[in-house]
Amino acid sequence: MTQTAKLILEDGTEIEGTSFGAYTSVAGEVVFSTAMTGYPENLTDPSFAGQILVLTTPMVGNYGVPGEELYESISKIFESDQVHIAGLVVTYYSEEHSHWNAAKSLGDWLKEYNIPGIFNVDTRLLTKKLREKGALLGKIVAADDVPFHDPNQDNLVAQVSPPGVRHYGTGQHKIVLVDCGTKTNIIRCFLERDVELIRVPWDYDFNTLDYDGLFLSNGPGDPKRCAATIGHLQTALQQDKPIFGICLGSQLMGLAAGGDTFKLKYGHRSHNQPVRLTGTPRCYITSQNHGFAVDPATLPAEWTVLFENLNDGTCEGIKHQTKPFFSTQFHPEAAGGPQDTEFLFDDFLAAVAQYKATHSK
Ligand SMILES: NC(=O)CC[C@H](N)C(=O)O
Repeated sequence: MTQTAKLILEDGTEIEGTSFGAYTSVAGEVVFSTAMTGYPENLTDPSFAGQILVLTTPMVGNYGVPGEELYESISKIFESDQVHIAGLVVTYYSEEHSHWNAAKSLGDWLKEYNIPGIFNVDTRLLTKKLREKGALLGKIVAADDVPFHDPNQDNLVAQVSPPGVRHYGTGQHKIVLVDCGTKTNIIRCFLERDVELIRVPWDYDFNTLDYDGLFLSNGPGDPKRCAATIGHLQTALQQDKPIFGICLGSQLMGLAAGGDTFKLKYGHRSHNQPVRLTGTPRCYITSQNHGFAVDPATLPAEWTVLFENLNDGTCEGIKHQTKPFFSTQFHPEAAGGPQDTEFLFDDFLAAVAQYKATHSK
């Protein structure tokens, strides 16, 4: 049986569509992604918490959703252990699916997590509106109405960061991963590289641990809500051990360094964002999912821009001038998207090896 649902935006726009997934109402921030594939990865990326995701690619669901497989006690397939988006908006939803590893339909998967989807919505027209007006608050309304809610007012990182300290791998470099909502491919990228990983919650004081390198993960919401992480990071920045941050992690490094972050008009969410490595003409095509960015004009003199977005000129990563601290606003771990910048994990571990060689205990 098909049921109608409505997408309602804070500017008064109302679009009627067809419900799929859970028949329930939800409010969030409406953002769009132009990625053409990768919904199993995107929907489980904790950075999407609180967001109603609009996909511009016209047909969604036709390759289904894979079954779960574990590797070192983490998912081999998904970017976390649950769907994190608040809701999904697509043009054409295909309940029928065909793929060698499909185990269920996208609609059934959303139902498992009680997340609503809506289709028969012109998502390209909707995206034009979001590009003009900026990301808007919105809601998917099934039977009952719900009030608008701005998820960026919440501490979403505290909601998605798992409690407890976990250890993975037996490699020679001891890396602390501060989990603000990490994508599992970051863990996989480290475990492929001779690392012992200590995964700690977002507010854990990692300065009490013995480690060789520090990593700050991606995560949802406004980075300024992560005061505890920023405080701990400020202590780490006084030392010389290598630090690498991705996306939210990059924003936290900018804030801890004394810089500022701001909200982009509608963010960058896609698999083909061009970034230029500072000081070179070299462009990399990157996977991105962020709504905030570091304002480079506010960074102290010892920090510089490492990558710049070639679409809008915004900061795509920062670097300390003398210490081994660097970050990317984009996702070198991909999942989904191009893997062209995965070498940055090697660069970080080379910095760790060099630090250890020059600071032998
Ligand atoms: N993927 C991320 O880490 C996103 C960071 C932050 N929540 C933003 O939207 O900018």
